[in-house]
Amino acid sequence: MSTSIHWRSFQAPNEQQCPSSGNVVRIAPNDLSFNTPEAARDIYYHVINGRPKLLKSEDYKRTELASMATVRDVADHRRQRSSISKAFSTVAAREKQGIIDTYAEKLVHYLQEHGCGSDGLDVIPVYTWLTPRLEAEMDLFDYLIADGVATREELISQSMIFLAAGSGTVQSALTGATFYLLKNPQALEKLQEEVRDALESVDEITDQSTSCMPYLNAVIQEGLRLFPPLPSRLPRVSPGAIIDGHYVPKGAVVSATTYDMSRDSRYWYQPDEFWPERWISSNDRREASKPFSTRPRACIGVNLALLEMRLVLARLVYTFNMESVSRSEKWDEGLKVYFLWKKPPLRVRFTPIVGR
Ligand code: HEM
Repeated sequence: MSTSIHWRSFQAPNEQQCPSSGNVVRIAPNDLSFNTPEAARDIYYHVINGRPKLLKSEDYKRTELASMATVRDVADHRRQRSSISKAFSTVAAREKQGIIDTYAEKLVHYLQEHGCGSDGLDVIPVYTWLTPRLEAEMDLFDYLIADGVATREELISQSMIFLAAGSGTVQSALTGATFYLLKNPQALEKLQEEVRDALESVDEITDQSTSCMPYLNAVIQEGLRLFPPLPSRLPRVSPGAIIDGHYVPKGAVVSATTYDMSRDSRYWYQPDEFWPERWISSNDRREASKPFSTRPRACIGVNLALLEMRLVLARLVYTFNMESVSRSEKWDEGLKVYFLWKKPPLRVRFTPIVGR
């Protein structure tokens, strides 16, 4: 039976509430939740010629903001996405490194002053301070204006969606990675070893140097697997389509929730354990973790998000010894989901390493 997550709680629905047929659970009269990578491909990857397209559901209309993330029409989405895609290429993300460095440095100064007391500090407001600044400084307007087709309203709503889509998600990803590292001191030690052995000084923390750190990248992937920043369902409407071998009639709402697949023992060895090594060498089915979803509506900010995470985590690990304080190891027991995570405080002590 699938463990499709419910709004507002971590409880798996029981068989009576949600009749299941193995890989699919009916979570509302007209709403099916799948939990296989095959279903995720059939639902989200609709770029193969001749396959019917599954559009975003009416749920996306609830927001006032008509933007690239909420638009349902395929041609309109393609037009909006192509006008901004250059701003999110790997090369463009790399150009943002200076901005990320500036704010990461400010973050470190703050933690040096306020993070080393016996109670440490709650990292959530700190990461909440950081991430909107990273997104707000990006010159996305320049790309949209240069393209010349965006209306004034579109410019405003696109900018707001980039801020909203980028900041809360990266904040959650950093919080999740911090929590799992503290809960797993061996993994933290291994990461410290990798980062500190590779670098002579903080100035060497770059896109290039951190891309070549396998354990850092594995920690990020493993954090995103266990704590995907968008854990809820991403609903689509069936046009009358076969999904993982099941015919789903026209009009039914379908989704494949990454949280369910990321915790499924059919795809992962000890799925609830934080084990970054699985991303370096293992028999796990890694395509069962899709924190950024799948083309054509996959996250446009993936390169930028991963760069931000690498630069910030490497700097924290290089500069500080980190310890969990005041029962933070049970932090995940207080989590709730309202589309995004509602997170309890996560207190961490940051002890600066002399000379860094
Ligand atoms: C760890 C960080 C992030 C995660 C896990 C994440 C995850 C996702 C996911 C799962 C989607 C698909 C949503 C859906 O189907 O409704 C998405 C879409 C999107 N994301 Fe992200 N995101 C992250 C960071 C960012 C950043 C940094 C930006 C921009 C600054 C961004 C901008 C967007 C936009 C504009 C879309 C809509 C794309 C489209 O429909 O074509 N995201 N993201």
